[in-house]
Amino acid sequence: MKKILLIATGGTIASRKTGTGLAPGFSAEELLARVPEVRGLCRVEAVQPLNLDSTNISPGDWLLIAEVIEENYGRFDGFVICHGTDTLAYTAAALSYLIQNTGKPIVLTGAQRPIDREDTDARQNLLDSFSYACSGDSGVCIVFGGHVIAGTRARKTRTKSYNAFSSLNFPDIAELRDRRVVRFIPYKGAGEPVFTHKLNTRVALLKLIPGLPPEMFTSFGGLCDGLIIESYGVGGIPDAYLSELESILNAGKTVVLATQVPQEGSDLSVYQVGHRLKEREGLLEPYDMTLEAAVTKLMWALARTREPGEVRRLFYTPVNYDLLF
Ligand SMILES: NC(=O)C[C@H](N)C(=O)O
Repeated sequence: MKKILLIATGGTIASRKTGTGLAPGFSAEELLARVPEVRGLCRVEAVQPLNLDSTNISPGDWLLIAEVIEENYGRFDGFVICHGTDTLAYTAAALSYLIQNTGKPIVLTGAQRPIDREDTDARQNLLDSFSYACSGDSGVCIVFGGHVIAGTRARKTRTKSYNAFSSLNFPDIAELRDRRVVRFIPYKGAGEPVFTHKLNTRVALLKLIPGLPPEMFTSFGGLCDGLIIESYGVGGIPDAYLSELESILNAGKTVVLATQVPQEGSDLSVYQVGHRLKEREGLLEPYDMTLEAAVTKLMWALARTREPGEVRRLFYTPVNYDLLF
């Protein structure tokens, strides 16, 4: 039997009703007690490094989860992480960069309703996650609502429904049908895992709106080492911010010119508003990467280097299916 480690971090799945709304309350052992079928699938141990609503999860917590996996990597065949859904896509993307080349499944899951509710999706998601974790090699992924989504491709697209997550610009890796895994994307294989222990958190995401005052653009850019701009369509910068953008780049910061459109990604070469920036040192575009992946990949890359050529190389090296362009 495979040996799987359950890492509980909080979220709705582990929440109880309080007088002031839902808050994490169930322990990892209490979660497992509500899905006794798991013990028929694998040998399982549980740890609980955190117990947070995922609104409160931060990059330090991603590093902590990665550390728990690194410490236990040799002793287990796979990992199931219970996590709130609100920032689950960020955690899955971050873990994809922090733990690369893993052949052991690192599965993130959660629920839209607490595990003690009769109408909960938590039990099904947990059972699916353990079934997937026992089914063979895999990288970091999300198992939710029967879908298996690459850790770099997920977006929470529904706030209430059980099928809360979508895979953006990439097919689901697999599906679970009656706990049977139907794989669509064969796993590429892996060697020795590579763990990273640092992230540069001076990364920010600025969503453009028509008429945003240029000084807001400048002050935002001035505060970070890496600025991701959610622009429009296939990407471009309004004329009104060109000199502000130059100052930000001249200060040695990395700028990623992304798009607010969720599907199909950026292509700066199409319009003059983007083309004029395409070859500018320090300026990158995410192509078909998700914003969650672009944010966490930039944190990972800028923690390793600030040299523009090397940041570019790291950012454009595909990891866990994040980039196809
Ligand atoms: N469904 C959920 O898990 C939402 C919750 N607020 C969380 O992200 O922790």
